[in-house]
Amino acid sequence: MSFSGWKKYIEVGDLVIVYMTKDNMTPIVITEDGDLNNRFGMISNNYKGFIYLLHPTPELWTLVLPHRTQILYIADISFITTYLDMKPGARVIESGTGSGSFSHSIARTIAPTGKLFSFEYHLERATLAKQEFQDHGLGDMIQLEHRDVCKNGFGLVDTVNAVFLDLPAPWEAIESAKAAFKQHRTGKICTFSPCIEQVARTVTALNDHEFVEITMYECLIRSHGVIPLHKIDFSEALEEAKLNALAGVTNTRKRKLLEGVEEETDADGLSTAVETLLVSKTPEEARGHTSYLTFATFLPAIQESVEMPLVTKETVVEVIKEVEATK
Ligand SMILES: C[S@@+](CC[C@H](N)C(=O)[O-])C[C@H]1O[C@@H](n2cnc3c(N)ncnc32)[C@H](O)[C@@H]1O
Repeated sequence: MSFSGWKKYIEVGDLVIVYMTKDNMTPIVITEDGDLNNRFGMISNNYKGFIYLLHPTPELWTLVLPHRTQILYIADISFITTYLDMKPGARVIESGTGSGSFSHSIARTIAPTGKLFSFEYHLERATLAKQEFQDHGLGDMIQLEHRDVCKNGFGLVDTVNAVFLDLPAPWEAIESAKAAFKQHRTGKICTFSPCIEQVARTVTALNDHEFVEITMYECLIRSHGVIPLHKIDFSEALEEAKLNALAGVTNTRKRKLLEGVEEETDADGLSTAVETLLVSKTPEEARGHTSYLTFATFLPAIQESVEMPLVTKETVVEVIKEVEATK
């Protein structure tokens, strides 16, 4: 079972994601006689409770992978993938590889004919990531190089459609990124930096290298809970508020309780006497800042205009005469 394809049955050697709860998942490789223990003891076929064995996907891998660095999560991953115009067949650069969280998603997006050139200057991380890509069936699609891209560039010319930089000093890699783009096509670049000072230096470098449409975004997650509300019009609400005030309570349910009025409710405990309306509520504040995403577009250089012969009415008449004469 690998990231590059689907199969129906789990076999020995397959990577599966063991799902116990939403917050408790773990990756395992199936062996002939392996055991799986969790906090309830050994998992066996004793019919007491159950777990799911899930096919690995980039989304699940991001949630369970061994962290060797900070990683990209799905909100940023999906945003960057879309804004970099990644699609099947695209050729993409990413650096650094880190824990390979984003790499797995990129590989799926550009499959089956695309190529990801991934660069990592930390030898151990590069070695582990390379092995992981191989084990996950992505070895052919991801070309990982152990290289300092800020010092030595990417070593690629006229090759890629998109570049993603998750580096402490992305501005040092902009010049080499520019050369790596397919020179006759429009390309997209994105840098991922936690500090606004890094953004400022990157923007300067992008400007200096004639990138256009430089735009910065920040991805914040806010969960929306859907809750049912009683639908009442304004005059009714006013009347209810007056009655509640007279009874010295703040809500109608309490007043009806005091008055001994039995309220008919549905399965959700809502009054069936009034219409309900589904509304969205944001119980939490937006989750904290991860990084700023700076995007820019690479434009191909304008081609030198080719000298075209001037076509006049006289030359057209001449050509017609020549064609007539050859008949
Ligand atoms: C935050 S991690 C990348 C995480 C990755 N995007 C993911 O989703 O798993 C940044 C990585 O960049 C690498 N790095 C930093 N400077 C580099 C450079 N000049 N050349 C190549 N890799 C570099 C670091 O070793 C680190 O592994």
